[in-house]
Amino acid sequence: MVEIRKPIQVAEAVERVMKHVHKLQTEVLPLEDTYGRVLAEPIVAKHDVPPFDRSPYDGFAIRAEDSTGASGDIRKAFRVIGEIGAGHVADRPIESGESFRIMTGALIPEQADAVVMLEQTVENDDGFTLRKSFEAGENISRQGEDAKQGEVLIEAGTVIHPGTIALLATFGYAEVRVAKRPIAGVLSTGTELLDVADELEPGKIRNSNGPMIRAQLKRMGITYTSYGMMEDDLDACTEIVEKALQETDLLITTGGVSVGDYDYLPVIYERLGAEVLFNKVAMRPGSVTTVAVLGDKLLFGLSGNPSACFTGFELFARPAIYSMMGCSAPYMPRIQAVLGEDFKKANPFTRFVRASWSMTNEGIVATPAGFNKSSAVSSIARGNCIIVLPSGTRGFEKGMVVDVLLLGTEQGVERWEL
Ligand SMILES: Nc1nc2c(c(=O)[nH]1)N[C@H]1C(S)=C(S)[C@@H](COP(=O)(O)OP(=O)(O)OC[C@H]3O[C@@H](n4cnc5c(N)ncnc54)[C@H](O)[C@@H]3O)O[C@H]1N2
Ligand code: MOO
Ligand SMILES: [Mg+2]
Repeated sequence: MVEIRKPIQVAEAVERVMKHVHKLQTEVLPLEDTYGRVLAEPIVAKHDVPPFDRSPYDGFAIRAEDSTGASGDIRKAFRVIGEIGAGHVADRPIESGESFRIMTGALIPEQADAVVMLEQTVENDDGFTLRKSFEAGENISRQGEDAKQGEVLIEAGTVIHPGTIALLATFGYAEVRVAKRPIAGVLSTGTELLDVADELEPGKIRNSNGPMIRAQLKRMGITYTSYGMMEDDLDACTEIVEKALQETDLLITTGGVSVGDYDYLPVIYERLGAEVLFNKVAMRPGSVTTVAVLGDKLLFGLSGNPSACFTGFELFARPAIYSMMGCSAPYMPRIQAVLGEDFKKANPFTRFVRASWSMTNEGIVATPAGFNKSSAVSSIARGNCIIVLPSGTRGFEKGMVVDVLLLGTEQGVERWEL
């Protein structure tokens, strides 16, 4: 008799996975190698930024009071006593009526308290004249205006992106403590599977899930070991899953999780003594997505159907992997958008529609990316986001406001309400 599975809600499934996440150790890496890693220490301002008052323009550093009363008719004259390029410092303070020619980024000389842009001056033999007066502090980038010494600027648990790298470099973090990255195992199951380079044969298809999952991992900067493709052979598959579990921190398999005669993953979990967290989720595609746990390792049994497989990875594996690295915002960012076309399919389960978003005069519009069955591969290719359509509705109409999960960004959110 076939097993009747009881679906659980998506939020509950996500929660069960996240509860079983084991945090990885941390390690110290050279700054250049930290892109995409998760900070294991906060970034604390080690000094003010900028570290000194500096010029935001190429121009002249003056005492503002010397410009008082300047106008088109009464031009004020300044004598230039030297030049300060960025990286150099003035050899003496300025005095009344004096100025330094100063370049963007250079330290403001003592006694100067304003900068005049080159364009605002008329130059003459020993200096320049001005036609407007300046306030004290005008055109000065103040020490500490960007960051104050001791401020916590970025919390631990943040994914490092190019901007984070700039900040780390600013404070001289030549080495950074980050979370270790997990090594993921990837295994595609299915006797019907051919390799990418193979010619089609009757009844067979090429393995698209393996390369797709590996790319989804790559997009997150996660390294993996590929266990290739396995025919639906219970003993051989059990053996390779066992081996993979010894060599990796988590395992992602594709296919074989439903109730078919050759869907062996449920039996493999049983043989290994893994605890199945769920094997039916009230979602489409991906209702058969199964997650099991053995010791401190998560086993993601993603569906063989490509759209279900893709969605299962983004909904469950992505946040779990980020969370293993201590990331505090592990979930895909969620925005709201206007639905670009009718989506009339009835919705007994929450539906995750591969879609593409764009900015229009009506705001952000998300449009389903074509053929949207669980088995679809073309819509994954066309999509850049996932529309979330809640269950229990008759269908959605163009123009309605819908929730959209954004793909392909290292940015995330702390929680989801799905
Ligand atoms: N009697 C029932 N049948 C099915 C149910 C059910 O509840 N009762 N669920 C259906 C749903 S929903 C889905 S989704 C699929 C899930 O199947 P599996 O996860 O067991 O995956 P497979 O049977 O191995 O394959 C399904 C489908 O996907 C193709 N596939 C598999 N691997 C790959 C790959 N690496 N690259 C590309 N395509 C792949 C495979 O050829 C099948 O067409 O079960 C339904 N059945
Ligand atoms: O799991 Mo299936 O993908 O619901 O369609
Ligand atoms: Mg199956």
